[in-house]
Amino acid sequence: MAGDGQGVTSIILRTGLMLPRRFLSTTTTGSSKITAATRNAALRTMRSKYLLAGLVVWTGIGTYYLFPPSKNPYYSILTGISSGDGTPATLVPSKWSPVSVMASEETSKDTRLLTLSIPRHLIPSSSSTQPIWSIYIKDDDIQVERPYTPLEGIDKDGKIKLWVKKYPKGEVGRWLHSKKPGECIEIRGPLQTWLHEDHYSEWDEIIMISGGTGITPFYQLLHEELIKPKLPGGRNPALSNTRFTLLHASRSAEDLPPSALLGPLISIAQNDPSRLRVKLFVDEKDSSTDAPYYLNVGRIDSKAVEDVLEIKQPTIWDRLSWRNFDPKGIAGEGRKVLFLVCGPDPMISAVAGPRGRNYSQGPVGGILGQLGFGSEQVRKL
Ligand SMILES: Cc1cc2nc3c(=O)[nH]c(=O)nc-3n(C[C@H](O)[C@H](O)[C@H](O)COP(=O)(O)OP(=O)(O)OC[C@H]3O[C@@H](n4cnc5c(N)ncnc54)[C@H](O)[C@@H]3O)c2cc1C
Repeated sequence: MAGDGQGVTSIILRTGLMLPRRFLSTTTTGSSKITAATRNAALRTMRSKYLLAGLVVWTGIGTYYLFPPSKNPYYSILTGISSGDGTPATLVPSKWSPVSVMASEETSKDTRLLTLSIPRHLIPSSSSTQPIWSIYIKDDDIQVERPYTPLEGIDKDGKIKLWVKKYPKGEVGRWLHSKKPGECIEIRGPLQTWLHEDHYSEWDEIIMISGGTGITPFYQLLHEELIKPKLPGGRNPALSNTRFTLLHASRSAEDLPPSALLGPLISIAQNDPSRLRVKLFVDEKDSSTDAPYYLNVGRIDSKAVEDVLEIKQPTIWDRLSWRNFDPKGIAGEGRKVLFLVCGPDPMISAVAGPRGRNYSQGPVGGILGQLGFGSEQVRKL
């Protein structure tokens, strides 16, 4: 018995299980004695503790397999990553995230409207997608990336729309045009194209001059400010009173942005010219197509800019009595005017002077330079 008792005691010591003091009796001889009753009670307790420990271990293993970290709704909140493989919790500029192509619609011989779908858990916060922002898309075949502009931001379901042009020898544009619905591509972002310190509400007038797919950043801004508030469930009307003017040029009527983009802009311009003016230019008018009446034929020149600035041309009388003549138009009425220019490099050079080294702004030249506008009022996107 004593041996048994010692055996139990040694098991208790080896396993580290602690028995309550009442299970250990002491005798008058001073040596430890364990009665049959107390030994049975100790064994029962030990068995139930083993059972409990086993239950805890198996529950843990079961939980891991049923709810792995990537499926645990709190995992990304706790760790900042969405799964055990280190995928970021939301879309971030520093990592590539997989998205799927939902639709690809031809809008002209070298442009397409693409719809991408971002998994819901990757949708970034609205504070990181203030206009104007872009994403990088990676051509997986040759590992080259290019920036593109989500036209309407990201909707609540994670949809992104892009208007993408392919160039005959261009890389990423051609690759994107070849992508079919259901295929997967990789993107990273959001990246700020136009910095927040220039927030548009601080300007009375913003005049946007674009060529080709250079309209995409301006469409994003106009969508956020003028179109989105009017959509069902849209936020309250715009906080700013900024008036926007869009001067857009395409090579021909066929190359103009699709009606999905131009339609809403023209409708707002017609209904509320105090918020938006739109002027479209084509190099030449194709007589075979039904070109809209508001199309101007020719390049965006200094006359076109002077017109929207409402700069007065001096009359003969003004010239004779030049002291009375104030040519400055809206810019001379104490209104803050900002120019944003986006398009092919030759167009940026003609309108605002060439960019500087390494995509820096460079000094303002071209039409805007001749009209006397400086770098504080001109941004080349
Ligand atoms: C912030 C930002 C947002 C943008 N958003 C959009 C957008 O929404 N939609 C859009 O369509 N574009 C957008 N762009 C432009 C886009 O990023 C790409 O620059 C454009 O699509 C061309 O890339 P690519 O790889 O197709 O062509 P690239 O390979 O870069 O080629 C560009 C030009 O070089 C010519 N070229 C290429 N290889 C040769 C060669 N071997 N010999 C001679 N010529 C050659 C091409 O013909 C073409 O004219 C954006 C750019 C920026 C900076």
